[in-house]
Amino acid sequence: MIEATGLTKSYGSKTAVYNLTFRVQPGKVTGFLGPNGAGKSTTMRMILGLDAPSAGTVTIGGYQYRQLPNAPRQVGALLDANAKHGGRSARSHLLCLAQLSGIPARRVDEVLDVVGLSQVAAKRSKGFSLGMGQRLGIATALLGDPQVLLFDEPVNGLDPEGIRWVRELMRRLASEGRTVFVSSHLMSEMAQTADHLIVIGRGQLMADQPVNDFIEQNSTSFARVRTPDSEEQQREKLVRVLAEAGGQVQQEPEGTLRVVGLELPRISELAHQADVRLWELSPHHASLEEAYMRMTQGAVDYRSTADQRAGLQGQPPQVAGYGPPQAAGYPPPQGGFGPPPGAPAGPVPAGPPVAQPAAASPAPYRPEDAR
Ligand SMILES: Nc1ncnc2c1ncn2[C@@H]1O[C@H](COP(=O)(O)OP(=O)(O)OP(=O)(O)O)[C@@H](O)[C@H]1O
Repeated sequence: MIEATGLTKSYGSKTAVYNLTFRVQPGKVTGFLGPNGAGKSTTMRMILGLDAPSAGTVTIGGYQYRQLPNAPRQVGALLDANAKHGGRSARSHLLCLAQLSGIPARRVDEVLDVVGLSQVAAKRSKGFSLGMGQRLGIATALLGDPQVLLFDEPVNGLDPEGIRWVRELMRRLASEGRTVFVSSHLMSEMAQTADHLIVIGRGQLMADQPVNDFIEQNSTSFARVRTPDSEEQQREKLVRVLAEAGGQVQQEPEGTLRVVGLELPRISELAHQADVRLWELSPHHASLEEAYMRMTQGAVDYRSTADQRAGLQGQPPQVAGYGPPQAAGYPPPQGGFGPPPGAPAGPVPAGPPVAQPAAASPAPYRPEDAR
């Protein structure tokens, strides 16, 4: 089990991670989600002893990483698939790491097999595609047959077949009773892979709950309503009527209305009473990705803006009675949070616990490449 308590990391005046407390349980895939810059990699680096916390602690099986006896056999990690010695073959790369950690050489061929790189094991890794590099990184993490595994964005650059393979591998590792902690910024991917989710935004905890609970709490239903395109007054009349009846109405960019809080038959009845003709009245579910975006929208560091001159407007106009539904219980953090005044920045120890392999070519990986 991984256990973080009050985990905080500052780089000068920048607080990357603030007061994180969570547990990652064995036997489950735990998804670690957050927008770009949320602090996922920083947290993983602290778990692996690569960065020292400014405050708080994080342990694996009760030990800080650097105190773990024979750490490479207990913890495996894929942090950066680009850190590699490209002149070495996949097999020599893994053999070097195995020798450093006292892992028998036969384990190298086992993991090459698991990740589907046996046929290219003698090739220099600098000729590998992005996907092959990711597979080599995963092989590195598996080398010590560890009980605890951390993967930072493991599906980066993988094609759909590769993504499915990673998903199945994660699930299998968890079913063997291992602790599997996987970061991603894609909700849709995590919804299919993880049992449990830890969501952070701007370094702060926003959700820590089973995936099913997240889905249940965040899958809101809504109705899509369309009135004849040329009859704007009719649409405005309907918006008023629906809002008066307690509906939350949002005008969508394509001219349809998105209505929350009123059943379809009620909307139909209200439209009929107001003498408004409908072209469309259909039921919909907000996707999990939308719920996640809503939850983290106040915690996004890097946001594109609309080009006003090109007429590219970001947000649809809001109309009467509308308020976007909030994700239950997890309001996004406000800007300007910070650590306790005077919190010291800790020293940063050098040297990774497990050397990371890498990828080179941006060409997409195909399974045939490995044959
Ligand atoms: N060594 C560092 N020095 C200064 N700031 C840093 C350092 N490492 C990370 N940061 C900052 O801390 C914040 C969190 O970064 P981190 O890489 O942990 O986020 P992330 O969630 O992994 O993002 P991404 O999904 O883009 O990889 C970012 O604002 C980043 O710029």
